[in-house]
Amino acid sequence: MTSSAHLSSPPLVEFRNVSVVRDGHRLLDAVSLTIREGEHIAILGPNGAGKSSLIRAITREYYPSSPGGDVTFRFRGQNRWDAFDLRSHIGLVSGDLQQTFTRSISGREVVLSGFFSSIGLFLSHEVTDAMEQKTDEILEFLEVAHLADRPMTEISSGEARRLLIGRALVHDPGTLVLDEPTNSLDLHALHTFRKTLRKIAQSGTGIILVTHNLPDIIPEISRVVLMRDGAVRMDGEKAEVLTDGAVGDLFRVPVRVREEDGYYYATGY
Ligand SMILES: Nc1ncnc2c1ncn2[C@@H]1O[C@H](COP(=O)(O)OP(=O)(O)OP(=O)(O)O)[C@@H](O)[C@H]1O
Repeated sequence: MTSSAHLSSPPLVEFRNVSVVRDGHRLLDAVSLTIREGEHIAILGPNGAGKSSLIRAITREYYPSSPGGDVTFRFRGQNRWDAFDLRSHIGLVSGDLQQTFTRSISGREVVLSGFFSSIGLFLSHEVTDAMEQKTDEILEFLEVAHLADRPMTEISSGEARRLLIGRALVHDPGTLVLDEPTNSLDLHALHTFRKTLRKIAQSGTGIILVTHNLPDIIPEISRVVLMRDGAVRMDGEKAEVLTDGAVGDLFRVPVRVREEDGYYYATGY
């Protein structure tokens, strides 16, 4: 899709005044947020800010507590969407997902299982030549072909994370959603992960990155949304949002924010 088509098609996500209440807790508080198809955006906030809840609202696991009235809750211009719509437009990678891969599934099966939205393959799954070919292409693109036969239980967190990205890419989603993708990665794994993510962003796939780490925000991401207490506190151009004052207020700690080679770092806390 060309960038002009992106501008004329409805937004990927259009939320206005979306609140989510679960077990008496207000997880999202009148959130208004529009995300265009193919956009690269970071949702930054402290622990408990409501970032994962926002993703769960997008994936329709959570639903607004009082829909209707002045509440807008749309995905690609639709008020209703299902798992099938989601799957073809959004690829999701989260720590929750990684934890479900506890069996000894090979790297290739991890990616292939994306076609069936399953955790590994089962006898009932009919794997076609086209699926095999797509899986080869993805393993190659993500530079993880050497992991194809390695069991998921015997590889590092960073390697597993890249295979899960592969799993999320099988349907060629327009957007990849990553929830805290760098948790538990060491410096080398972080370096490789960033490289992979930049390659995906540059290939035209939109990135919605949820994080509490500033250096996770790859240079391709130009828009940053700050969240705290279930609400959007700031939303704008990265350089205007990632300031000492705004980041300090967000995390309630004095910080100095500096930029280096397109990455942002908070120091002095
Ligand atoms: N099902 C639930 N019922 C009640 N409270 C919940 C539920 N899910 C989350 N919460 C609470 O809602 C708040 C927001 O949680 P959420 O997981 O969305 O935050 P987060 O920004 O993703 O945090 P983190 O960075 O720690 O993962 C937290 O205080 C959490 O304890």
